[in-house]
Amino acid sequence: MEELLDRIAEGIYSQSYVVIDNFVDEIFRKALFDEQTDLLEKGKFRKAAIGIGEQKQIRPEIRSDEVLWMDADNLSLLQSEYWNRVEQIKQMLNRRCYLGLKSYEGHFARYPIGSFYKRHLDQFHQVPYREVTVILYVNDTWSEEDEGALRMYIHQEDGTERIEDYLPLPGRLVVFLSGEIPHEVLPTKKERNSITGWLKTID
Ligand SMILES: O=C(O)CCC(=O)C(=O)O
Ligand SMILES: [Fe+2]
Repeated sequence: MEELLDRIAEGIYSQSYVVIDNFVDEIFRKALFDEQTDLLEKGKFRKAAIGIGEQKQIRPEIRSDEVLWMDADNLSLLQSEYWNRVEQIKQMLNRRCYLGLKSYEGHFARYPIGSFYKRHLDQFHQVPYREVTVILYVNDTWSEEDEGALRMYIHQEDGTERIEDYLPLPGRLVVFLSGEIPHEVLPTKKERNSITGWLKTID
């Protein structure tokens, strides 16, 4: 784990994003996937919105996933184990990158077949406190033909953008600075399951 945490800090420090394969082992990933599937079957997921508060809107032409927010006061055993790991990432980023991260919020996300999330930034005027995005993919399998990649737009020194596509491979973790990396989820051909969250500079 220490070695993985070092790689996360190094990636964030040097290029504002990092992709870590096998961040969780198969047993843990599978347990998260099963829990997510169970919550889905119980009808607990809701269509994801964009914006917050008064500005909150369901805009299926922008994003068409469904989410279930985790409740910090009511975490399952498994969820709190995942939170612990995110807590370790937080501490490492504070120690090595001085980001002043204080808390975490996160949700399970499910992208039904054909769904997507158009290009956006996770940090914007309504949520300036979202500093670091942390995504874990929990599907059992994923292949090229399933599509549904996370596309990140990386700003280059010459003013252009470089595209980086990452498939939601089982156990893969993606971490990036929420205010620096525009990104999108390309349309998926298979149901796509993940846990997405944000490390915040407020409590
Ligand atoms: O699932 C992903 O790869 C990205 C999700 C995302 O961009 C978001 O929920 O803000
Ligand atoms: Fe996002």
